[in-house]
Amino acid sequence: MQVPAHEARVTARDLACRRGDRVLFRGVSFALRSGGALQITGANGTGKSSLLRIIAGLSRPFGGVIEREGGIGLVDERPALDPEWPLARALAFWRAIDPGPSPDMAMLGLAGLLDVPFRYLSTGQRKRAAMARLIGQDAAIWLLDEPLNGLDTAAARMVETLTANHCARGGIAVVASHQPFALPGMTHLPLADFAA
Ligand SMILES: Nc1ncnc2c1ncn2[C@@H]1O[C@H](COP(=O)(O)OP(=O)(O)OP(=O)(O)O)[C@@H](O)[C@H]1O
Repeated sequence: MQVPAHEARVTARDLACRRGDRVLFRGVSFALRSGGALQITGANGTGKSSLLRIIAGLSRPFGGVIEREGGIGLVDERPALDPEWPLARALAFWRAIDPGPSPDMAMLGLAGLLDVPFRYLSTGQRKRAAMARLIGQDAAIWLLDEPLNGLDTAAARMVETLTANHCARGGIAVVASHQPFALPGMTHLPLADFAA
C-alpha cells in the first residue's frame, strides 16, 4: 500500500451533501483508523453512493470536511475495464500501472474467462473482475458500492472474506449497501438518520 496500512485513516466531520437543488443529508461524522470498517446503510436515493464519492474525493461536500490518509480503491457500477478487450487484456492494462499483487484469478472464479471480451461477462463476473482490479491497486482504503449486487452466495462470502482480510492487514473498508455485509467489528451508519 502506498501509505503504510497502519497510517490509513478516514475522518468525516459534519458532512452535508447536495445533489441538484436537494440537500440529501447533513451532520455526517465518523472516524476510521487502520483496520476499521463502516457500512453505510439506507434506502434507494438516501445518498450512499454520493457519500462514497465524497469520501473518494470525486465530489465536493456541500458542507463539512473529509480527510484521508491512504490510497483509494473505489468499486462501483463503473469498472474501468475496457468493454471491448478480453478480460486478461483489460486487467493487464491496470497491472502495468498498479503496484499491488497479482490477484488469484482461480479464487475469483475468473480463470476460465480470460479470453472473453469484458462486455460479454455477466453482472457477477464483472463484479469479480472489479475485485481483481481492486486487489491489484493495493489501496489502503476500499470504498465498495453495493459490492454484493449480482453475486451468487459463494462469491458474496468470498468478497466479505477478501474485505475482512484487507482490514486484518490494516486497511480500511467503507461499504455502501442496503444488504447485510458480514464483517467482524464493522460499524454502521444509517444515512436516513441524517436526512436533511
Ligand atoms: N448529478 C446529480 N444531479 C442531481 N441529482 C443527483 C445526481 N446524482 C444523484 N442524484 C440524486 O441524488 C440522490 C441520491 O443518489 P445516490 O446514488 O447517492 O443514492 P443511493 O443511496 O446510493 O441510492 P441506491 O441505493 O439507489 O444506489 C438520488 O435522488 C439521485 O437521483
